[in-house]
Amino acid sequence: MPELIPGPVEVVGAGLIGTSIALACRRAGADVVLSDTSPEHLRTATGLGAGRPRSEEDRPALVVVAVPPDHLGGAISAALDAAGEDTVVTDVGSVKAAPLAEVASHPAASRYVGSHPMAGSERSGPLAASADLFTGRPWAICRHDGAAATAVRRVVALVEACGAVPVMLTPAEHDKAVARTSHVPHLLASLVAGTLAGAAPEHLALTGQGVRDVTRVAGGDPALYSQIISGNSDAVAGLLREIRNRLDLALDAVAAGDRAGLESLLAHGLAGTRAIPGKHGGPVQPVAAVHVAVPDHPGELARLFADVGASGVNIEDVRIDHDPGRPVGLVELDVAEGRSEELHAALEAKGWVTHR
Ligand SMILES: NC(=O)C1=CN([C@@H]2O[C@H](COP(=O)(O)OP(=O)(O)OC[C@H]3O[C@@H](n4cnc5c(N)ncnc54)[C@H](O)[C@@H]3O)[C@@H](O)[C@H]2O)C=CC1
Ligand SMILES: O=C(O)C(=O)Cc1ccc(O)cc1
Repeated sequence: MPELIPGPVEVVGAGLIGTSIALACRRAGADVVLSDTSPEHLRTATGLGAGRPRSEEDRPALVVVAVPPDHLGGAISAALDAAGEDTVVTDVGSVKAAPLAEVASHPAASRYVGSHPMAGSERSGPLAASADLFTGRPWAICRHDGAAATAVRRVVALVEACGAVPVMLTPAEHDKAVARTSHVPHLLASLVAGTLAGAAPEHLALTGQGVRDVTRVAGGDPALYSQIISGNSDAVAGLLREIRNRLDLALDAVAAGDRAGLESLLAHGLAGTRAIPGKHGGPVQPVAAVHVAVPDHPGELARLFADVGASGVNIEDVRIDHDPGRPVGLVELDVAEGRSEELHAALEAKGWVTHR
């Protein structure tokens, strides 16, 4: 563990994020202690090797609060109350201004620095945790004006111990950013997914990868996301108003058969997809898709990946779709644009059926 964390790390809330942080800190060599209002989650996280239950005698150097958003302010205050003079407290909640407002007047607020790892999943609880969850991912650190420099350095050390990349932002900037990159996309994914609930099975039989891509995050826990979105209501409402205006334009364009209007809305969306940073935060690399039919048998995917590896072409991304009528998967491999023909040829030579 980095010297900047001179003692045990306590994780309050041993769910998906808390247990993942605990596992990553254990792997980095830290002594980790855990607390949770759910005895079952505490038992599970301990059983996974994430740490030991916190005892009265423990004096953590760093407390990481990883509880649901509505409970962040109370849990951060309780950690500051219980903390020794040298203890630093951070939280990993998805919104940053609201918990800060709750603890800003605490006498020990200089030892609190909020943070937010930009990694997670649709699943909750310790069984979904992984020590690798944060590897290479951005992790916002949101210092407030009164935060001590030593406290900020200790939170940076936590982020680095978890293999993530620290990104410094004010709490207000952070909340505006995540409204755009996380909270509004989640809400819109849920609205689209809602149109599928109760739809006719013969319509749902035509489900392809596109609708899966657009709706994936809507599989998250509604109780958690309702807390997250209402904790960032100003920034989310502002963006929703912008989208409502575009939705009105889209409705008018569709109803009037206004091709040019529709094309302009779709072009604006295309520009948005190009604004998303590429892998590892770099510019987006142009990719081409190579589609491969893969029999639905054990070991076939491993064989395909081994053949791609032997061809020397790097896989930038991968998606798997299923043929509804046959026991065959359709694997879409994204590779650098200039290498797709080479991969087609290499795979066909090994007997794979590929499509352009
Ligand atoms: N789920 C995700 O993908 C991400 C979530 N976050 C944030 O991390 C925090 C935790 O989220 P998850 O790990 O997904 O939730 P989770 O539901 O998996 O875990 C939350 C844990 O906190 C415990 N808990 C609840 N109230 C408590 C209290 N007062 N004291 C101690 N323990 C308490 C629960 O028993 C549970 O084990 C949330 O604030 C969320 O906004 C941040 C990044 C990603
Ligand atoms: O599942 C995904 O793609 C995510 O983006 C996960 C996520 C969920 C909530 C957060 O506050 C941060 C990250």
